[in-house]
Amino acid sequence: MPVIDVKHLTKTYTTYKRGAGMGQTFRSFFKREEVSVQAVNDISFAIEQGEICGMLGPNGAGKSTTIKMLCGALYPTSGEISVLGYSPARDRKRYVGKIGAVFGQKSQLIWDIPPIDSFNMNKAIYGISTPDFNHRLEELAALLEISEVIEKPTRVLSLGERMKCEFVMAMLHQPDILFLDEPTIGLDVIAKVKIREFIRQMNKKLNMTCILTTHDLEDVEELAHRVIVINHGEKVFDDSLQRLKVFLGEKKQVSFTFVESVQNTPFDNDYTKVVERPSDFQVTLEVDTASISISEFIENISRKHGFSDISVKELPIQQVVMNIYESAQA
Ligand SMILES: Nc1ncnc2c1ncn2[C@@H]1O[C@H](COP(=O)(O)OP(=O)(O)OP(=O)(O)O)[C@@H](O)[C@H]1O
Repeated sequence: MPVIDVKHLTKTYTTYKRGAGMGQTFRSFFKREEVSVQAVNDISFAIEQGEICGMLGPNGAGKSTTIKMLCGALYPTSGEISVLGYSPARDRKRYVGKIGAVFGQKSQLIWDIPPIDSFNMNKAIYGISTPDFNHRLEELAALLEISEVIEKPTRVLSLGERMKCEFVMAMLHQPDILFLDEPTIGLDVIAKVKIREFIRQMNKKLNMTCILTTHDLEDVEELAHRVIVINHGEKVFDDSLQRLKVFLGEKKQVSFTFVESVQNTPFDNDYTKVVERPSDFQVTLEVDTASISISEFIENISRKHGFSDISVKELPIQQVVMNIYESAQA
């Protein structure tokens, strides 16, 4: 039986247009124009215990709205959600002890006090026994390498340190399900690697189910067994990571900053396409890695042009969504 079962989930937000300027704002006090936003439109899926499911989609696709409904923070407009047999928004009091959540854009730690005090607050809220609390805290802090950090005020922590503490906060009561909304946003490569490793370990050790929304395809590649892609509130893909890779294609985007102007240099050929030229010295190229390895490609370029900076990225998620649409129409 799935631990998460979502059927025909829909969320429509209703807001009111205020208009621009004093006049329209004043008028809006008397006559408000209603605006509806269909954020989630008839989404269904089921997730088994122990799965890590990545949820991808461009900005405004409806990922956070879906996660908020799964956490019980928002009531759906229609449709059904069952998580561990609970209806998240209706059974919120009994349900919250079963789940943990980490939101990359919203802290659960109290800003002016050290994380250890916030952890103790969760100890009281969730009724965690002192031996369990001490043992879990020691283990989690050691895994994330933050034992030194948890006694400093939260406001002085680096983003990476704070995010690691957010994970401890979410894990101390050992939830069955962990909801992660962009947990690696803004983090450097080292912190991302550490946090991904932590999620993998928790998933393995506790058979914990995870739902993860992200813009970072690397998060999904490193963690997810299964991927759901949402666009304009609708589910456009729900399959394994292997199947998603077909749509990712064997392509990468490589951006160079050259030491001399390449304004008139043509880079297009059978396996390279110019994506953009932000300046005379900079160019972003799409490289078909089925035809040439990235290292060979970089070597070829460096033989002709000196460069001072380079970055290699996956295709942006918008491109992946486009590839999914194109294949559906083919
Ligand atoms: N409280 C709200 N009131 C009105 N509209 C909202 C509200 N929250 C979200 N929306 C709208 O719903 C749509 C989906 O937003 P949501 O935050 O779920 O997308 P997302 O996929 O998480 O986007 P992002 O990747 O940019 O965080 C957007 O059009 C957004 O403007």
